[in-house]
Amino acid sequence: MQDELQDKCGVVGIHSENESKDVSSFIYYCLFALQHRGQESAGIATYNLDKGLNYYCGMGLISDVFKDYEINHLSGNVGIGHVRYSTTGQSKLENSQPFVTDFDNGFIAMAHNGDIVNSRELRDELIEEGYSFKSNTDSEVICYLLKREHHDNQKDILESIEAVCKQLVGSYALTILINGELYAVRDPMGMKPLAVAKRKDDFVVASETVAFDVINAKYIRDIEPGEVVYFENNEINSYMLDKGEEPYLAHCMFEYVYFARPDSTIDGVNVYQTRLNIGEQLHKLYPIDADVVIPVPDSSIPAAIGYSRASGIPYGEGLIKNRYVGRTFIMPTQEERELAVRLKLNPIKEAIKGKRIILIDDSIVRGTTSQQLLELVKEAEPKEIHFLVGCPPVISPCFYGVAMATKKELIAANYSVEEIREQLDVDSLGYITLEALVDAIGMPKEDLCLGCINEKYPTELPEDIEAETYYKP
Ligand SMILES: O=P(O)(O)OC[C@H]1O[C@H](OP(=O)(O)OP(=O)(O)O)[C@H](O)[C@@H]1O
Ligand SMILES: NC(=O)CC[C@H](N)C(=O)O
Ligand code: SF4
Ligand SMILES: [Mg+2]
Repeated sequence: MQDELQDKCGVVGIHSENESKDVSSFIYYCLFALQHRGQESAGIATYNLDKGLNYYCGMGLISDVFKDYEINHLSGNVGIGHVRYSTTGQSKLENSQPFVTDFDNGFIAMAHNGDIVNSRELRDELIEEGYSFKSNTDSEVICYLLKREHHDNQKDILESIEAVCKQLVGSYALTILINGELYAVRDPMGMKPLAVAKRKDDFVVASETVAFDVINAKYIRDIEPGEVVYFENNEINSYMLDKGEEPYLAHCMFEYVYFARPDSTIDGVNVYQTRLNIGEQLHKLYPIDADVVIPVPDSSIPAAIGYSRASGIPYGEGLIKNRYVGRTFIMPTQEERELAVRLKLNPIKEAIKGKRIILIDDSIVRGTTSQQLLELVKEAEPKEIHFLVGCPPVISPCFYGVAMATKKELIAANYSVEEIREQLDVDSLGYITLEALVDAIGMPKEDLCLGCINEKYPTELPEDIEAETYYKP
């Protein structure tokens, strides 16, 4: 197990009623649209009546892993896909997904977005019972739990899924392929997004609605928290998991702040609109007199537009992003993240020199981006820098889990806002408040997970996860 937990992958599943159709290229395009959710490895598994399981996985971007040859060899009318950003288990081929193993005289393939916080104890239990693990991911644990319920405890697939979900603590959006049948499962708190769409004879399940747009599939609905969806007779079939006595929701606020693409809509809330609202809220909180509002591209562009519209201060591009560099936040090592910021962002000196700028970023997590970035911006000699942030101070790790690292590494867990302002050496620094963020998202506060900003986590956390992995002051 690695020291840090990280997370957020993209999952896809396609079921075509047309048995002679191959869905692999459609899965590929959907994964392409979800590349922002994971850049470390990618994989696709499909099922074909004659050939059974077809499967291919590799390290890197979807375009590096799959060429025509691989796609053409993945035949079948049902399949799943995954782009990975490692959370539990290192970034290596053995841990890439979909995870595949034998099941019920056939196979099971699973793509998982999320983090199972009690996976270590479940894994130990399974090892004691004789299961041997190929990877060290939490996703493999889910596969073997399903096997145990189905084989050993003689439950049917839906009952097995239900029994497994009862044992899982954490977050999971799953697409599962079992001997040619596609199941999609969303955890009972709805932490991770998952939605379903239709395209001609095909049902499509994906982490974000942008994946539907790219193949021209029509969004039908979000999969409900605690729902299993499967496809028979050209229909969406639904099975609601027993959620216990007091079900509650915990949609991850960070999807809206940073993670999801702005052109996605999650649980009825459009991400772009939320980010515009964040900009507007920042203006309410910090009505600064300045010459230009500049975003840190890409994810804070809508917030900067929102601030500019609310204030009347012109929006301007002051930083150019090299589009061939991926997301720095989700790169696996600190060294890579630091180098990548300079490689990725470059100031337009003429747009900044002598100006009073409001610089907006969606979040400060470790502080890597802001520290490197402000050095760059200062080289362009602005008159004043006012730095505004669209996420409240991140003071505690995510266990569900966005790769927020340990408490030691979270800048706001260790320094006050004034100390961070001094370190960044800016004229002012303002974070959005929790209340203003909740307003911007527009959902009831009780329906959101805000754990990393208020330390109120929606689940119990096993003792060892905190003691071993996370620093507690
Ligand atoms: O404080 P840090 O640990 O550096 O993390 C915060 C930064 O990481 C993200 O950007 P990223 O470069 O990942 O992606 P983006 O291009 O989509 O904004 C986010 O938008 C912040 O800029
Ligand atoms: N980012 C994710 O959701 C990753 C899923 C899983 N926990 C893994 O590490 O492979
Ligand atoms: S702790 Fe933060 S990043 Fe993690 S699921 Fe909750 S809101 Fe999202
Ligand atoms: Mg950024």
